[in-house]
Amino acid sequence: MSDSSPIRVGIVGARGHVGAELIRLFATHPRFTLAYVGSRELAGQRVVDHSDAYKGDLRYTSPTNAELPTLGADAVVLALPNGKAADCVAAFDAAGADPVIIDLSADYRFEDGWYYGLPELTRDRYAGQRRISNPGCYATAMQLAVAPMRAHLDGAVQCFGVSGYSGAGTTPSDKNDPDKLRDNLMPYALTGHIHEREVTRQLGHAIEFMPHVAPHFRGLTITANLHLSAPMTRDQVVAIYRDAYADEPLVRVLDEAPWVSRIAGRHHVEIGGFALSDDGRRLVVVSTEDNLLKGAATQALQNLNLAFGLAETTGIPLVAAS
Ligand SMILES: NC(=O)C1=CN([C@@H]2O[C@H](COP(=O)(O)OP(=O)(O)OC[C@H]3O[C@@H](n4cnc5c(N)ncnc54)[C@H](OP(=O)(O)O)[C@@H]3O)[C@@H](O)[C@H]2O)C=CC1
Ligand SMILES: CC(=O)N[C@@H](CCC(=O)OP(=O)(O)O)C(=O)O
Repeated sequence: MSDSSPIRVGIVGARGHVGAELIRLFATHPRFTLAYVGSRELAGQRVVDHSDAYKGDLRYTSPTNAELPTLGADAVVLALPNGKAADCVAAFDAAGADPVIIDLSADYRFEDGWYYGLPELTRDRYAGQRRISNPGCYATAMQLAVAPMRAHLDGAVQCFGVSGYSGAGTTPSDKNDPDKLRDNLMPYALTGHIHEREVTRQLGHAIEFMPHVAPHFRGLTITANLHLSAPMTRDQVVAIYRDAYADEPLVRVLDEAPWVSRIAGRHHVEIGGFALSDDGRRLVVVSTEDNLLKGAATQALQNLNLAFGLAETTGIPLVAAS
């Protein structure tokens, strides 16, 4: 493949909130080009009628799993609900096809054979794997908020999470019903959320996670409560975060606590606040991200860029820090 040849990508689950963001990113990417976009509900319809970013002639199709390997994509992004990826993966295995597969769901995040792609924390472990599991949206914000302090923790970290309702996907439920969310904050899965296990496993440190969903559409906030093994000053803490993320274009360390209203539509994570108790033994850190972007589609693109030897932020529109 020459340096400028197109890399063909297929999206399975392209009608969803994440699928729509993936189409937008691939539409303007210098190397990736859409080979197919799969949706049962939109099959036959033109992508241009659903995406203001896409300019070509492609229409949504609804291939069976068995047909997927015959469509000839170099990479396949699975943006399906949880529990649906395995049948697609099995179809590629059965056909002896080995495209790069990125799964956005929770299905392979605990599989040792798959690379867990949270680039800022795991890219050193990338060694050409062709099966990549994309982290959960809350799990991304929690890990980036806690990881720099891993060596200084004493006991479990508590994370209070609030997500916009796009996090709950398009299948109707209380968690994406604007009427039930109006003037409301809806707690759910207060113990044992899958992202609690995901972060605990990845950080090798206990995390206690309490998620909520709110009336806004996109963007999530994590407020993390960290007990420290020895007293620290705020300056020490801020220096640790600034040092950890100094070379990371998709992580911005702020002095103040970030607001979710400022992160919607942006591709990076913001981390700030850094409030210390009077005894210097308890630290509260706040992180925000757009759940559909750094929490899903943008991170998938970072992982795809890495897998194809491109600069990790290729095709990711970064806005300068204000
Ligand atoms: N939303 C978010 O903030 C985040 C989501 N994720 C994960 O990304 C994945 C996609 O999320 P999201 O876009 O929000 O989900 P949506 O519910 O918005 O979209 C799901 C997609 O899958 C297709 N689909 C639904 N049911 C089935 C089925 N039974 N078989 C085959 N296709 C099906 C739908 O298209 P059609 O019915 O037309 O075929 C649609 O394109 C999920 O696994 C989610 O957990 C990860 C991080 C953040
Ligand atoms: C508000 C809301 O419902 N959010 C989803 C998380 C979205 C996400 O990252 O989901 P996966 O781990 O399934 O990929 C949830 O809590 O299940």
